[in-house]
Amino acid sequence: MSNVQLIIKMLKLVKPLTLPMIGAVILGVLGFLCAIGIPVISVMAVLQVTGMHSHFPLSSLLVILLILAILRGVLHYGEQATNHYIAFKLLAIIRDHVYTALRRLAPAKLDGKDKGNLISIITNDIELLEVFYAHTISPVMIALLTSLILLKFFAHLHIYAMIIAMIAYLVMAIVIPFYVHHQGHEIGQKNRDEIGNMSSFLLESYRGLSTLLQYNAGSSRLQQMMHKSDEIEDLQGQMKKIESLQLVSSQLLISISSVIMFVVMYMLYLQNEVSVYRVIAAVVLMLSSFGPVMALSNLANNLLSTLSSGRRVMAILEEKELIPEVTQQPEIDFGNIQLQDVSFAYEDDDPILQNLSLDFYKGEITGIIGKSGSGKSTLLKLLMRFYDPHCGVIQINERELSKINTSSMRHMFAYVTQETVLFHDTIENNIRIAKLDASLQEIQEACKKASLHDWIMTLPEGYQTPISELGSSLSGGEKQRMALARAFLSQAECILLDEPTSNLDVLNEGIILKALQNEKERTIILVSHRESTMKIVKRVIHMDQGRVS
Ligand SMILES: Nc1ncnc2c1ncn2[C@@H]1O[C@H](COP(=O)(O)OP(=O)(O)OP(=O)(O)O)[C@@H](O)[C@H]1O
Repeated sequence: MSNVQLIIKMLKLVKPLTLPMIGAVILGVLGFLCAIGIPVISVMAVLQVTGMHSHFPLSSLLVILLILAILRGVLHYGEQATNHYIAFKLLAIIRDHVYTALRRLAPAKLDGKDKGNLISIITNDIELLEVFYAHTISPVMIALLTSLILLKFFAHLHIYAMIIAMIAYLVMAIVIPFYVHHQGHEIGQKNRDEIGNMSSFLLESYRGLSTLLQYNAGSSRLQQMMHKSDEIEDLQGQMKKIESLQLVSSQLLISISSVIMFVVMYMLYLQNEVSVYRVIAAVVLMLSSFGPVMALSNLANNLLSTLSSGRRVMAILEEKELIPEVTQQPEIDFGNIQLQDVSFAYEDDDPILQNLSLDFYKGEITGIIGKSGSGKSTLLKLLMRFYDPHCGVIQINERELSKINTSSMRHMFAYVTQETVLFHDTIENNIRIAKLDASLQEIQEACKKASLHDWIMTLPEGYQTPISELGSSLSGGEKQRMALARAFLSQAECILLDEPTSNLDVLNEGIILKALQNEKERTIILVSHRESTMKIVKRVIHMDQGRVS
């Protein structure tokens, strides 16, 4: 995506806030005109005192000066307040868009994604867009309008004055920023990427703290972190150098153009083409009128990081989901599941499932066994429609999965994966996720089936016991039983269980298997390596290298 395309896309987001944006621009233009008017009127007052210029009485000039000063403050405040109102409203809108996009992309497109980088986009990058919305759009408009008005003034003084001012403004507003952008574009992008990588690295280090300590790998990890930090420092140093270069060239431009303005106007004065008043007015106006275009020029530095952030945010917003949401299809009842000649591979990898044809019957418990990596979990993900098969079809009750409404599918299945995700909340609320309107009694029933209730009752706060982030305060077996309690509580007609008893002792496993056997109304598909778990299944499917053996 080119920068121009990116800016157009970012501008489109402002549409709902067009009116406040116009207000901010008007306030900004008037504010700058007041600011430029102050030195011009001051010089007129000085000329008045020295008797060189006597168009207006001194007292009137002083009153105008006072009014301009007050107005300048009020208008600047109004512009800033409006711009920030727009920016923060927009950030809320963009966050909403990003969360919607992430929901749309999950789980398939987020599976292999760098989580630290995603967090960096949601937090830092969106925050940085404030610069674009509060300090970029209206300054550009303000600079354009104010410069046009000023050029009209210069033209009134002399056409040459206008030409000099116009060239100076163009250099300040276009040539310098363009040069800065050209120099710093790649560095800005690299800086943002490196910061994203650093977030991932920190997150990963934090999660793997015990492993790092156990293998005494802390110091080498620290070395890597220092190395990354040095790289970021180096990039930021380069960005600062470019920023300084821009500052120096802007100041130089103001001085040189003012000198040129003086020389040209003085020569015109010598030829009796302009009065001394016009010479002074042109130079003062030239010196004091760079504010708006300079604000524009300064943007170039921030714009580098802002556009890099904008690009990363837009990439998420525009990423196409792997499985589009299905809506507005006629509803169907759950029934037998049928796979016909199904083949599947993750991206361009080797095929994981090959020409798989099999049936899962409604109300039956089917077991799947096979070597590690033979594609058992992948088959469950295909049944959940996290991915679509590359060839063949999967049907429920003779309807293709791709023609079943996504929300109905989510209600049909409960999927207990090998990893249980728990939230920073109470035990009760963590289980309630499976059925939001469940009564406490229903939750307790589910926990009894998952052999969890007795353990919960031993805790001082019982079902109200808080669980720390990611369930780190629970054992592997306790987490696994929490996941099973969710599945029991859910009203799903089909439960997919991926190694549901791998962390359980014989006693707990026995209680859970019995509870599963009693779920007569439900279809259960059970993946396990354990012989004991397979005792309850009616039919076993053996998988070997993506095929039924
Ligand atoms: N998101 C993914 N992207 C790419 N490859 C993947 C992904 N998930 C799994 N795989 C690969 O697909 C193959 C099958 O994995 P799968 O998890 O389905 O096997 P499994 O039979 O369930 O194994 P296990 O018994 O160890 O859980 C493995 O080689 C695995 O590395």
